[in-house]
Amino acid sequence: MENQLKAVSLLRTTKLIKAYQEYRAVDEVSMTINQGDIYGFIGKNGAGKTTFIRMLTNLIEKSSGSIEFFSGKENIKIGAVIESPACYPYLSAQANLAYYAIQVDLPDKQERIKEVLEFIGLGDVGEKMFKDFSLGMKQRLGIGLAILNKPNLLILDEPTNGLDPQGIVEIREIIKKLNQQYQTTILVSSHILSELSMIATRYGIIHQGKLVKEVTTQELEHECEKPILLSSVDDQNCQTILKKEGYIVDVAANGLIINAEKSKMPDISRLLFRHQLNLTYFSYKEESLEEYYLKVTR
Ligand SMILES: Nc1ncnc2c1ncn2[C@@H]1O[C@H](COP(=O)(O)OP(=O)(O)OP(=O)(O)O)[C@@H](O)[C@H]1O
Repeated sequence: MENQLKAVSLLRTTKLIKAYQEYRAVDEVSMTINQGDIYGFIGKNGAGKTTFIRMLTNLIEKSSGSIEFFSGKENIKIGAVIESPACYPYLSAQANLAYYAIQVDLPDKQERIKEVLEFIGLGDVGEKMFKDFSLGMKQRLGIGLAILNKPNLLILDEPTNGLDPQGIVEIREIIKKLNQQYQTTILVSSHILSELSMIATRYGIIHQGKLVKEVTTQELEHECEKPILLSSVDDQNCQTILKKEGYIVDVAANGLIINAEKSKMPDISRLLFRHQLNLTYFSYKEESLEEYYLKVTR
C-alpha cells in the first residue's frame, strides 16, 4: 500500500527557471514529489530554495518551465509556511486560527480548530497572545494555519530555522505525524541535511539554482557507507585470508581497510576468529551526511 502511494506523482516541475536579468536563482529544476513523500529540499543559504517554493505557491511568476500538480479527481489543496508565519500579534492561537478559518470558508470551524490546536501542541496555551509565543510556538501555529483545510501537499520553508533542539524535535514530530496519520505529502526545506535525515523519505539537493541530486533515504544511506576498518594481532595474515575470500583489502597506517558493506562485519569477524586472529580494532567509517552534501555540491 505504502509503495503504491509512493509511486504516484503529486507534483512535477520540468526545467523550471526563475531568472533575475541574467542571473538564474532557479535553474532548470526538474523535480518529482510523489504522494506520501516527505521530500527534504536541501541547499545552502542562497541556493534557490525559497525562490523555487515561491514559484510553486504562486507568490512569484516562473520565467519558464512547467509546474504540474496531480491529485486525481479532487482539486489539489496546498498549505504552506514560507518564512515567518503571518499571524496577528495581539490574537491568541485559537483566534488566529478562527480568523483564518473564516477567510478560507472552512466548514465545522470550531471542531477543526480544536483538533488542529491539539495536533500542533497548542491546545492548552489559552489566551496567550501570538506576540508572546516562543519561536517554536509561532512556527507550530504557522503549520496549524497551513493544515487547517487539510491540504494534500504541505510546503514548509526552513521550518526549523532558529529553533532550539527541543523546538526542532517538535516540528519533526508534527511533520512525521501529518505524514503518517493523515498521509499528507510534505516538501520541507532546510540548509542542514542532518536535520531532515530522521524524517525525509526522499531528498533533493539544490546548489546554485540547480537540482544536483535527487535520492531516496536508502540511496543516501548507501552512498554514505564507507569501508570497514580493522586491525588485529597479525594484519598481514588477516589480509591474506580476507583476500582469499574475495574481499578487497587495502593497507592503512594502523590497520586494514576493507571495501565491503557494514552488513559484512559479522561474516568478517567470524572468518578471522576461525583463524584465531583476534581483532584489536573493528569499525566502519560512515560518511556523515554533511560530508556527502559537501561532496555533491562541490
Ligand atoms: N527578487 C530578487 N531579485 C534578485 N535576486 C534575487 C531575488 N530573490 C532572490 N534572489 C537571489 O536568488 C538566490 C536564491 O535565493 P533564495 O532566497 O531562493 O535562496 P534560499 O536557498 O532560499 O536561501 P535562504 O535560505 O538564504 O533564503 C540568491 O542569490 C538571492 O540573492
